[in-house]
Amino acid sequence: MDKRIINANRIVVKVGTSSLIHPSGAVNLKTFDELAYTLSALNNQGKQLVLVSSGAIGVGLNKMQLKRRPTEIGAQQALAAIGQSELMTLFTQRFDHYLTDIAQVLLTHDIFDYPKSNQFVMNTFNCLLRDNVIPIVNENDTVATDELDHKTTFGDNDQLSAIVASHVDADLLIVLSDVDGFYDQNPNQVADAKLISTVNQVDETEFGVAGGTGSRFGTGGMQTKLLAAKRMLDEDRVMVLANGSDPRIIFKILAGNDVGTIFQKESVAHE
Ligand SMILES: Nc1ncnc2c1ncn2[C@@H]1O[C@H](COP(=O)(O)OP(=O)(O)O)[C@@H](O)[C@H]1O
Ligand SMILES: N[C@@H](CCC(=O)OP(=O)(O)O)C(=O)O
Repeated sequence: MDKRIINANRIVVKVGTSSLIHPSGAVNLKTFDELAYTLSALNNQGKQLVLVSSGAIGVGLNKMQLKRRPTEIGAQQALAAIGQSELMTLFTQRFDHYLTDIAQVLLTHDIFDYPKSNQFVMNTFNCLLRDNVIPIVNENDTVATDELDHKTTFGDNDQLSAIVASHVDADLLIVLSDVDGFYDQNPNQVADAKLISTVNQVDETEFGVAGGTGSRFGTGGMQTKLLAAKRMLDEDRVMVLANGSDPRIIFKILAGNDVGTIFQKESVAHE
């Protein structure tokens, strides 16, 4: 199998709840640590990184010793508020260990639509990236109610990560989840589902085989990951969807190894 050609200096990495929280509800410390190690190592190599991290509600559930996400929006928002600070504490501890500075950036999906807000957010990203600080982005869940209930087509961190990747002009979006990539059928439902290595376009065929979330704590499932991929393809950018159980897989992705699913236009692949 040929190596993929990936020239990426500015990279957005999105990590889902399913990679950060064990099925039992406990925090997956291994993922936190390996993610901090990998991003710190790349930062030291001179790459510019933005991490979009879910997990506020998952961590909040764990902190409050709840097994299930409450149905009431206000209760979910309260859990997100509890979990977000805990989430950042976990990241701060692990990134400190690798001598890397991080910052919390909470956004709403429409923030880039307002010229002034867009300017402020971009100033923040530019200063942080210039100073080798890794921004850790999440949706501002106490404000963005639509996201939690999935009442709108937008409003999840998969698409937020694609929007961030567009605005910071990232060369590559890496989405880490609890599956090895995009399959021709939902691998959690169909035993012989096949992993697709390369996707050049995302249309009805792909959406037709993209199902919902596989874990109790995740939200978007494959539909929102495909919407993110579609946005990247429309802008001639590249997205890789891969398994986040060991975030050091990012090194393999950047080395051009055939891991996960790469979403890349054929014309871009041959540039
Ligand atoms: N065609 C498909 N290929 C891969 N995964 C799929 C597909 N259709 C549905 N899924 C589901 O999407 C899940 C990943 O989404 P999600 O649970 O929201 O994860 P995350 O928390 O990482 O965002 C997988 O566990 C799987 O069950
Ligand atoms: N903003 C929410 C999660 C939203 C979300 O998209 O979750 P996921 O499907 O796990 O990426 C949180 O931090 O819990």
